[in-house]
Amino acid sequence: MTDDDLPALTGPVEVVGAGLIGTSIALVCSRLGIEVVLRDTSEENLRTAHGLGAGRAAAPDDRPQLVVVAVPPASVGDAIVDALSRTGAVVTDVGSVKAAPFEEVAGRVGPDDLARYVGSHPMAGSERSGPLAASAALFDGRPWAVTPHPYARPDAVRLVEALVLECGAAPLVMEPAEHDRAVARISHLPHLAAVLVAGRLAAAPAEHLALSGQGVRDVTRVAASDPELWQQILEANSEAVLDLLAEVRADLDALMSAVASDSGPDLVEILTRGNAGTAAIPGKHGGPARPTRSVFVAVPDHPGELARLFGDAGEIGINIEDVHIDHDPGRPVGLTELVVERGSAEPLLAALESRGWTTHR
Ligand SMILES: NC(=O)C1=CN([C@@H]2O[C@H](COP(=O)(O)OP(=O)(O)OC[C@H]3O[C@@H](n4cnc5c(N)ncnc54)[C@H](O)[C@@H]3O)[C@@H](O)[C@H]2O)C=CC1
Ligand SMILES: O=C(O)C(=O)Cc1ccc(O)cc1
Repeated sequence: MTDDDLPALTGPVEVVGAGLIGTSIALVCSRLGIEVVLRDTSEENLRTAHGLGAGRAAAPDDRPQLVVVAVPPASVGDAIVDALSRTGAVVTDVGSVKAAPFEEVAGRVGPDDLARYVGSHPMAGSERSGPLAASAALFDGRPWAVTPHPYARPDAVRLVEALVLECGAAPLVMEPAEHDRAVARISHLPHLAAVLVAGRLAAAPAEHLALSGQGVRDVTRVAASDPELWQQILEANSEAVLDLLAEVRADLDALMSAVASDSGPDLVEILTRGNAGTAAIPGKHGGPARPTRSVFVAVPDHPGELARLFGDAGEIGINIEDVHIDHDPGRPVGLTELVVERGSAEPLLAALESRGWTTHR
């Protein structure tokens, strides 16, 4: 299908739940000139989202073209049913699990209303919650699952795809149950692994934690997320998550045996499977993963220094794929990791050094 076949998203768009995801979608639509109306049980979040330019509070006589339900998972079913009965709009939700809300809605509304509902799920977010964490750039280049059920109206599916494209994301159409098995593996299990590792840090001695580098931060970032949100996500997808946890339990037993018996080949096999897993993750924009290398540069902790580094990389003609900054606890310097295509690393290092930057090889 080409973009030309998609119905135009003309609005108004109603966003129910003006938190991280809802406000981010509202910001995108508002900036495109689409009228956005907001609903939230929290007056404060509504005010904050309005203050950020995300839209105005909904009024009883609003007639939205599309309702986006972005409330916590346990409230998603109720909010979809409410939106279908209040409006004649196409209704989507952005909840992290898709089969349970569909089944709930299918059991509570008639066929004409059900046909207007199409679930979806942006694979973008953050460990932070609430409208202040929102960004119109959140979905740029990210996958966004669209999960039509067999009774969904094709024009409703296309309108949800149009929203995804307007948000700068890539729509991936899949069945709700397949989606739930996929996110158990690529989102819910990684989240739990991060939580288990981070849980070992909470009571660790300060002198151990002082050695923390980028590795432990990479592995544990998402463990800072809202526990209530994740309790609801995991409960809604418990079957698929439990299947994977059982596999991981067996892996953990094998790992412990390999470590305990000093069995080098067994340990190498387990570690090599990890290499294969990271290589299997698609690259940016869904393409194949391209080999990258990290270039480390010491950046003085002064205003404008990062901009100067990025400017120099741009002048050298090298695209930065990713960036991390680690702060030197003893000095006013940030160790900046620039992730670039593998072949660009040496030319970048040489050119930065010739411009006076201190690099770490
Ligand atoms: N946090 C993330 O990174 C991602 C979250 N999601 C899904 O998006 C949904 C929203 O998550 P976040 O934006 O992170 O949460 P959030 O906590 O930032 O926002 C939720 C908002 O919904 C409001 N709310 C709660 N119950 C409501 C109700 N019954 N009616 C109206 N408003 C209500 C809250 O006051 C809050 O403003 C969840 O279903 C989550 O599974 C999807 C992708 C990523
Ligand atoms: O912060 C991150 O990297 C995330 O992966 C956030 C996230 C949380 C929940 C989702 O359903 C989807 C994405």
